[in-house]
Amino acid sequence: MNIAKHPSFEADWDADQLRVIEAEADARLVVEAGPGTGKTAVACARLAYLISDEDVEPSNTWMISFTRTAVAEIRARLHSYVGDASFAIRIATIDSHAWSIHSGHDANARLTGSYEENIARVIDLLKSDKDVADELSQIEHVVIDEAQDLVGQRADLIEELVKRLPSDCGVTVFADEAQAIYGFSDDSVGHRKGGAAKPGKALLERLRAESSLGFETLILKEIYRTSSPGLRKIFSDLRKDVLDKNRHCDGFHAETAEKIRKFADKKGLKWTQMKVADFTRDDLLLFRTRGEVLMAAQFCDLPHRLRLSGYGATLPAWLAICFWDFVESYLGEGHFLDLWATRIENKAAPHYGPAEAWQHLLRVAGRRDGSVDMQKLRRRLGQARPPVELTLPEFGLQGPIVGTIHASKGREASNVVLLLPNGADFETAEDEAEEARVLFVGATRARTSLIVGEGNAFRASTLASGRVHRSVRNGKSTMVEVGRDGDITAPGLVGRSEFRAADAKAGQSFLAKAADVITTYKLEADPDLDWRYRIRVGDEGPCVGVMSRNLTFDLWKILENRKQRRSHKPPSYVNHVRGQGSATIVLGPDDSDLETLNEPWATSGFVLAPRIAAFPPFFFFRRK
Ligand SMILES: Nc1ncnc2c1ncn2[C@@H]1O[C@H](COP(=O)(O)OP(=O)(O)OP(=O)(O)O)[C@@H](O)[C@H]1O
Repeated sequence: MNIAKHPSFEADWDADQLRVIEAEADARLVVEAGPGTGKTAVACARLAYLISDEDVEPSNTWMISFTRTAVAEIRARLHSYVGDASFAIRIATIDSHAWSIHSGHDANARLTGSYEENIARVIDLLKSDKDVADELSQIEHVVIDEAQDLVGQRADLIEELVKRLPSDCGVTVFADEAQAIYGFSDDSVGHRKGGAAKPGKALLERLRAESSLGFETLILKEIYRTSSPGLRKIFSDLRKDVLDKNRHCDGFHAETAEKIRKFADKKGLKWTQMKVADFTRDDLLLFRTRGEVLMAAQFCDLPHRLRLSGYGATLPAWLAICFWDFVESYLGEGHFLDLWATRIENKAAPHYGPAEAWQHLLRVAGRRDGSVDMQKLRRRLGQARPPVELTLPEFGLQGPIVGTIHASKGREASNVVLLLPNGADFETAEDEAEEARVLFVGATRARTSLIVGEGNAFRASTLASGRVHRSVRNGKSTMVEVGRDGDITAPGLVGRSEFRAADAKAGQSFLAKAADVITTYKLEADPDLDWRYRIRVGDEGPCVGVMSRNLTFDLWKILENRKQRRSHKPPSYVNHVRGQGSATIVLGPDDSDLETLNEPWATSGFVLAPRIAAFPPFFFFRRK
């Protein structure tokens, strides 16, 4: 097959791209290129070429990317290139690759250690474990996307991996150093992750320095993302400035912001004057911090999607709507199609139909006889990282995407509205240069137009749990993030301590009806449940769940930080908690929470949950 002519490859690859795609299977390449030059597209085509033309076994190839959403997109693209062979390619984030090495070769592997401990253990296994060495000896090709972000322990891990690969195993690494934004989190501007020290040598530097690893550097020059003249100036001229260390002095961040304003299609917009209703599903509204995204989403009552770390892939509602009362061990196709026809069709239907849904189920938990093993399905879907083909890439319903620059790395949209942070203090020129690169990443997501607005200067705080909060109205109320991972769990939805079976059923029926619409909930503290908050539909409607203790714990933490733990209390009710449809929570057959649930959920393991990501005001009140 000639890759350049293959009908399912959407692009006419240029000569630089083809040099990468069709390089020898054992080549070790670092491909450096700016935004929109096709790095991710070429990364996928490279694997497709190796599989189709060089007889590389799909299961012996690894694709390492940075985020779960990028992984989902890459899988979809590879599927369009090589069909079902794409399911055999090991496409995952670095952390999931690390975890599969850890759990596959260490009998004592548990997810309990700190992140650092787990990675350190994987590095040890790479160095000394014979079984791991056997596994690595099978690998024929590794592709790494977004490699500019690999520093610290992740870089140690990849460096060790590359050193342990067989000498005839090819490696293709894609990177743009102008987009390196590893050090800062999206909590606040100029804030180094967890106060982290300097990141040390980045992976790229290490690969270049170690000549025995045999890497050659190739470059992609042509920009494909956009033909807009202003945007192309940002993609190329601004990139040169961002890469030029001599320019990284005091004021470089402001200078970068000014250049982006100059070349944008429109500027001067204030986000407080914007209505999300003015935008369509092709639009991406980008903010620098999580707090700003939560504020924008809280005040938007139209459907939108959220792109924010911590609100990743959810399982679609159709799973629980079909299987909440399914207690058999195996599911046949006919039965599934009946369930779909009676329960889904026009309600909570995903973008695919029943035939494709069935194929997904078979792929995840199919049996030889053509049925689906429900225990296996639950085990796979109940994992912290369920299979991407059954998860939803965005959190929310439809409409524009509201997100942080960090969570939008590697992605593109027709129209981007970039809300620039207005000023920040930086400790070092290096910190300032990194913040400038964050702006550069944000400005280069646009295909057609870039509108630049001014972000809000407000300060939000982040608790140790990651929950964002912000004092408003001169401290009279506090906006607190609600809906984080762990806020809503299966016992809080259908648990016996929380609900009688009939009430749980009423709540679940409501969530099935509201699976694809926006619902505004009210939280009500329940003294019989240790003041955990019940999630109610208005004043009269059913109770659809109870928030976990995590929220109440964090509310007390906020009071403690303000030295008000003795004088104040969390409120007894909270309004304006918006839910964007429903999602499914799955419990694996061995999950200890099952025994706390009402039937039939205790047996089925499929539960509906409101998809909440809100930033409502909490009025802490003074104790009498
Ligand atoms: N040869 C080509 N012809 C036409 N379109 C192309 C070609 N190569 C890439 N593209 C398209 O250009 C866009 C940008 O590609 P891609 O997202 O892979 O760039 P990237 O280098 O990974 O960008 P970033 O660094 O910003 O993540 C995509 O829509 C892709 O399909």
